[in-house]
Amino acid sequence: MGISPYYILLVIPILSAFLLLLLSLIARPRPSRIPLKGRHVFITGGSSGIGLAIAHQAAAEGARVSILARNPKRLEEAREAVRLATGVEVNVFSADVRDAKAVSRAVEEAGPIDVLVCNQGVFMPLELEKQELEEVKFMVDVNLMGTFHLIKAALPTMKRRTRETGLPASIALMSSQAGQVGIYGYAAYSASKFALRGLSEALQHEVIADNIYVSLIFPPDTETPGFVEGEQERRPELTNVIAGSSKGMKADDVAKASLNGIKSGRFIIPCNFEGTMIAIATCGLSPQSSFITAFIEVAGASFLRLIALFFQWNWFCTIEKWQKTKNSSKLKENTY
Ligand SMILES: NC(=O)C1=CN([C@@H]2O[C@H](COP(=O)(O)OP(=O)(O)OC[C@H]3O[C@@H](n4cnc5c(N)ncnc54)[C@H](OP(=O)(O)O)[C@@H]3O)[C@@H](O)[C@H]2O)C=CC1
Ligand SMILES: CCCCCCCCCCCCCCCC(=O)[C@@H](N)CO
Repeated sequence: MGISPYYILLVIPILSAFLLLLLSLIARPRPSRIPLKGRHVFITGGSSGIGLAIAHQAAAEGARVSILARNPKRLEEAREAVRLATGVEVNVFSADVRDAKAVSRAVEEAGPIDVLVCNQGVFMPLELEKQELEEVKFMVDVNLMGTFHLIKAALPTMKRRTRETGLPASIALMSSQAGQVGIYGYAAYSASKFALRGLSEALQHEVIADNIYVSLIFPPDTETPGFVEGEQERRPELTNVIAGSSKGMKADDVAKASLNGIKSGRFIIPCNFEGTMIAIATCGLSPQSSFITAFIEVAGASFLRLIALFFQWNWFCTIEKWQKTKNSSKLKENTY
């Protein structure tokens, strides 16, 4: 007497149900809701692009908003723009995140923070061999050290505030898809953004007992002043081609995905479809509060590894072709 082969069809749903149940018990940190209304949201790089879009949306949701950047004129323009759109008066702070003292002065003046968004960032794509060490250091100083300065300055009062209010708080760091996968032209930038992941994972362990949730945001190419006016022209052609594997976004949409993720206390926040795929392929040992996403990671990781290998195959072929045409044009130059 054999078992009917139809029983096999039951095995998959039963195992899935067990796995879902198990993951719902073990997923950590536990899911949370982080309200924005009436709370203090402090956004660095809030005078332009993604940061400004986050400032607009946080203000529209009834938050008290502070923004920090270097250029006072752009800060004033941002304040005016948010006032016109939402009626909310944003507090502005002019400081360079590389200056730890200036950062802690601004944070102190701004008052206790509920949601800290470390979004400031600089990007100067170039092959490492051609890139001056000054530029490498500049990116690491602004993107990584600046973030350390901000967290160190804000954390003590953030902790006190969560104790007093009983409400969860958030520290969100703006990484990039170039902080999940290293690609041509981004050696220094990627290093500065990958580093934020180590920082966030360790920090989440350290602050969970204080009811603080850490979020790490991974946008693709985004239409912002920094990208359109600064980066696009100087980017090596190969960087353009490879980064084109992930569809570009508008700053408003990145801001919306970021705030939604922050409000649900998500650790990893992807922004577009490709971003969601990359997040599953690179989930590693990161915290995961959503048991459904954890389920998708467990079920999808090996398949996405395969897809990722196809992407790498395609990128290496593109690089190889590119080098060949470059070499043959050099050869021609030499013969004539
Ligand atoms: N645009 C894109 O394609 C993507 C961007 N990102 C990341 O998103 C973040 C925002 O990028 P985006 O909106 O494009 O950038 P923008 O260049 O448009 O804006 C950058 C903001 O950061 C501020 N800033 C830069 N350097 C410093 C500093 N040393 N101290 C204080 N503030 C500083 C700028 O103001 P000021 O110059 O006046 O100081 C400005 O407000 C960055 O971290 C970037 O790496 C991630 C993925 C894609
Ligand atoms: C498993 C499936 C994989 C799917 C696709 C992988 C695509 C990777 C593309 C990487 C794009 C990097 C953009 C950097 C944006 C940025 O930070 C700059 N604009 C500077 O601001």
